[in-house]
Amino acid sequence: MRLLFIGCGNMGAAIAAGALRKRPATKITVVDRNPERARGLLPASGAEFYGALQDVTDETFDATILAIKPQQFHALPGSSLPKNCGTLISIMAGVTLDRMQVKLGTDRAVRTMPNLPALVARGMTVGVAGKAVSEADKALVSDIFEGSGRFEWLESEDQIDSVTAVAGSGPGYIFAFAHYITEAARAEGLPGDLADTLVRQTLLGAAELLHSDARSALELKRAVTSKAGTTEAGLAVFEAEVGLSALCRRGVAAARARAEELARED
Ligand SMILES: NC(=O)C1=CN([C@@H]2O[C@H](COP(=O)(O)OP(=O)(O)OC[C@H]3O[C@@H](n4cnc5c(N)ncnc54)[C@H](OP(=O)(O)O)[C@@H]3O)[C@@H](O)[C@H]2O)C=CC1
Ligand SMILES: O=C(O)[C@@H]1CCC=N1
Repeated sequence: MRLLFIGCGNMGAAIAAGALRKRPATKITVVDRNPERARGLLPASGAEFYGALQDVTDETFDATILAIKPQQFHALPGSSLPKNCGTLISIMAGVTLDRMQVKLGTDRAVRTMPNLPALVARGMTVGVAGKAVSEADKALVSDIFEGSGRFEWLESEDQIDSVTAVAGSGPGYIFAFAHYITEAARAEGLPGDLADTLVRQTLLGAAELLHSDARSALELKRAVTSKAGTTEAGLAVFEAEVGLSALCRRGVAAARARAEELARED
């Protein structure tokens, strides 16, 4: 498989590494404004790095992955893509299939939303296919993203902004939570290194349980929470009026609204 990455920062590099994991014979071509940074993020022997699209000599790819920021999409010259760029795959938040069609002139496009744990092959990606995407194209897209974690197709593009708000941005919420709990541990007087280890290992263990245990998150929460015990006392604060539940709803809704706004920005 031959893949062209336009933009190879945090996410582009993680997805390219995943594609290589799934199909080791994949030929990766990268165009990034900063090819040296891209090379550092994707130390794959055999990958080619360029600073501009016009320097790429190959004209035929099975897929082209747009891994630039949504705001950088406006400046991308639509006519600059190689002649046979294959299936277009966007990972950009808030850029609709319609906008890609208008700018790049093709319905052979897939809009996806991955997340940062793709870096450690624990990503969650969803995709929605444009009108001209074949079953073979879809199989290739699944393969690319399965190399960096799980992949699911969405029935409707309407859902992708909500998916972005939950799974695309989700790791950011978890990292913020980890940071604040670490600060709280330090405020209790625990040494910094120990606070850091306690939080990382607790999140890892909880994530592993969520992953491997058949119980729901709510059931697992109940398993930790002894009647009149310490967890109950802590949760009483987190879940107080306008607590964690309402904050989660408001945070996810704000992220979804921002994705909708990005879709309107031109
Ligand atoms: N980070 C995340 O957790 C997630 C991000 N996404 C989406 O992924 C996309 C990329 O994000 P991320 O990887 O974090 O961003 P990065 O900034 O790390 O990577 C983007 C790269 O593309 C380069 N670039 C910009 N314009 C061009 C161009 N015209 N030609 C070639 N290279 C270009 C940038 O160079 P320069 O820095 O010089 O501008 C940069 O190196 C975004 O659209 C985002 O919405 C989706 C899910 C999760
Ligand atoms: O914050 C963002 O806009 C991107 C999309 C999802 C995660 N990062």
